Amino acid sequence: MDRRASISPSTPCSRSMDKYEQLAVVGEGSYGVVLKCRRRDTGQLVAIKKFLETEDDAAVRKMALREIRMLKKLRHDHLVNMIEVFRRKRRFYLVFEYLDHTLLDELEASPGGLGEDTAKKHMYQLLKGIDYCHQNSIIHRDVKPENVLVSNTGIVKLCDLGFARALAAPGEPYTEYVATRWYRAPELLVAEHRYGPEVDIWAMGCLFAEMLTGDPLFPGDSDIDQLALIIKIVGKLAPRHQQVVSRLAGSAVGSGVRGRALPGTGLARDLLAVCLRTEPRARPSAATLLRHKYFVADGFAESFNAELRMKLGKDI
Ligand SMILES: Oc1ccc(-c2ccc(-c3cc(Nc4ccc(CNC5CC5)cc4)n[nH]3)cc2)c(O)c1
Repeated sequence: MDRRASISPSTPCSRSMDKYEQLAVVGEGSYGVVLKCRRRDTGQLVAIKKFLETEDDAAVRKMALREIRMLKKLRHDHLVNMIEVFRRKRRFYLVFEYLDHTLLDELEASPGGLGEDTAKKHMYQLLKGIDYCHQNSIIHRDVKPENVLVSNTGIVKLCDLGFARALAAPGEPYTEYVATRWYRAPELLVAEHRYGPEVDIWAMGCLFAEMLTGDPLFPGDSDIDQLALIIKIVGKLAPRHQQVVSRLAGSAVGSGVRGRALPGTGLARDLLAVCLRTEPRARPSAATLLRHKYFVADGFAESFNAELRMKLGKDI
């Protein structure tokens, strides 16, 4: 009988991996690989993150233990939930829910965008997942299409909190990290020591635009190019950020005169614009965005929440 292994390294090695049949590799990172597997006795599909040799590398082991502690705290309908964790042959294995495909798969299959109805439903569910993280003082830090999973019934969940961090204590700077450039907020690009959950709101704005058009909003090929694209499309940076950029790149980055308009119309564009305010303090929280007129008007939130409850099996 497999038991839920505690996260203490002293957990005896179990034979849990034997109960799963490996089907495919669905993701790879610097600390391990994510496998699509089937549970032999029930046929349930799962995703298993297999860490690299944990015992030999103290950094990987520390990272794995921190990730496991965080994942055990987080359970939500719009986060991919961890089912169990076990150790075998000096490695940690994290077993998660399996969903049919990623938002990246959808974008690659729909070059012109997902259509506003799908984009709106995906955005609403993602904001619920991100709001739950932020309410639990967790910043995801790597929101991007590959880290958004979609079930074959249209349920959307955030995954791969491998980069996630607990909110730093007041005054404590964060360690440097490199999330995916195209979704990185201006405060990260200018390496501001203190950043907060607003970096996830920026990334959500980038995702929403990409779901509407099918194209990444800011596909920068360097950090300076990333900043130049942001200034060109959404305008001036916050003065303290602009000073850093002017010092680093002079006039190469542009004056902040708005160029191409944001995609979307009406309330969709308003939601996008507030997520993409260059001043992090001016970006609304996920909780506030969930109450935005775009979702509340014409009863969308009320009817979609009922649909979600039914799909998630919440309606008895
Ligand atoms: O800290 C962590 C570490 C890993 C995860 C994680 C948990 C679950 C998954 C996952 C992936 C998945 N489904 C999936 C299905 C398809 C693909 C790739 N599609 C393209 C066509 C080849 C990628 C993923 N279902 N569940 C992926 C990552 C996590 O959520 C947190």
